[in-house]
Amino acid sequence: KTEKTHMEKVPRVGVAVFVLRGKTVLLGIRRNSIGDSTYALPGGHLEFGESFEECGARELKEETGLDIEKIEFLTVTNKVFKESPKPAHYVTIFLRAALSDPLQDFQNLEPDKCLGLGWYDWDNLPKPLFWPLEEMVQIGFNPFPSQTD
Ligand SMILES: CC(C)CCOP(=O)(O)OP(=O)(O)O
Ligand SMILES: [Mg+2]
Ligand SMILES: [Mg+2]
Ligand SMILES: [Mg+2]
Repeated sequence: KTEKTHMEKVPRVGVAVFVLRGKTVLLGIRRNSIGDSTYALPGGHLEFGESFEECGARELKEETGLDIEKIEFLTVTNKVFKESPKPAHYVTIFLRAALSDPLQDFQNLEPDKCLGLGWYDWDNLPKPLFWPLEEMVQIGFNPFPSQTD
């Protein structure tokens, strides 16, 4: 009886961070990983024992050097993305972060994973967007604080 060995496919948890400046949002062009050459929010995989907020702050610091003073939960999605080279199942936590210094500039600290960062008008986003962000845009998600926030 031949043992059927197969890669165990498990859902993974990603944390994506909205950093807003006026009506613009910070996006980077992903490279060499899932979603290659697409525009994505900074963020990454939840590591063992981390809170959502700790992960968001860590990934933002690692990838952009930005320091944040406040980070809050916005929403979560759970989706199997079939279109990626191999199907990926991600629970994605979306957070919103306020910069300690609103004028602090980002640095692209992981040029091997990100072609470049930039501020993009939410009402005129570049394409193609990384699939978790694309899905949020398609359902009309609004990441900006409402007056009551
Ligand atoms: C796919 C995504 C929702 C979660 C993983 O993000 P990522 O590839 O940016 O991960 P890292 O920043 O941790 O390398
Ligand atoms: Mg990262
Ligand atoms: Mg990342
Ligand atoms: Mg990571």
